[in-house]
Amino acid sequence: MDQVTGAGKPLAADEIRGMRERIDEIDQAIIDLWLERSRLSQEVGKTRMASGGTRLVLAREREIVDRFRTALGPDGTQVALLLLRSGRGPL
Ligand SMILES: C=C(O[C@@H]1C=C(C(=O)O)C=C[C@H]1O)C(=O)O
Repeated sequence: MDQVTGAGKPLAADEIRGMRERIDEIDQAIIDLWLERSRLSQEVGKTRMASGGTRLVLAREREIVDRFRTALGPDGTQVALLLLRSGRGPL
């Protein structure tokens, strides 16, 4: 048994290592996009409040939660709520 991949045969271990490389790239892309989104969301909030507007726009947040739920199912709701929170901090 390969300790690092958990595979039972060397060929499977090679295959898993290859797939893990792509998984690591995808995770990094998700992290980068998450941080970019969070910064943009904070910027929108600051711009809106500086103009005398509201901190949040709940109708827009609902649209985003619906989009994630439609695409990903119930877990999408949780992802969207975490995304929204990372842009504006806890309520
Ligand atoms: C970024 C905005 O401000 C807030 C943050 C949102 C977000 O992170 O997507 C959505 C709605 C607002 O509550 C916006 O209005 O677009």
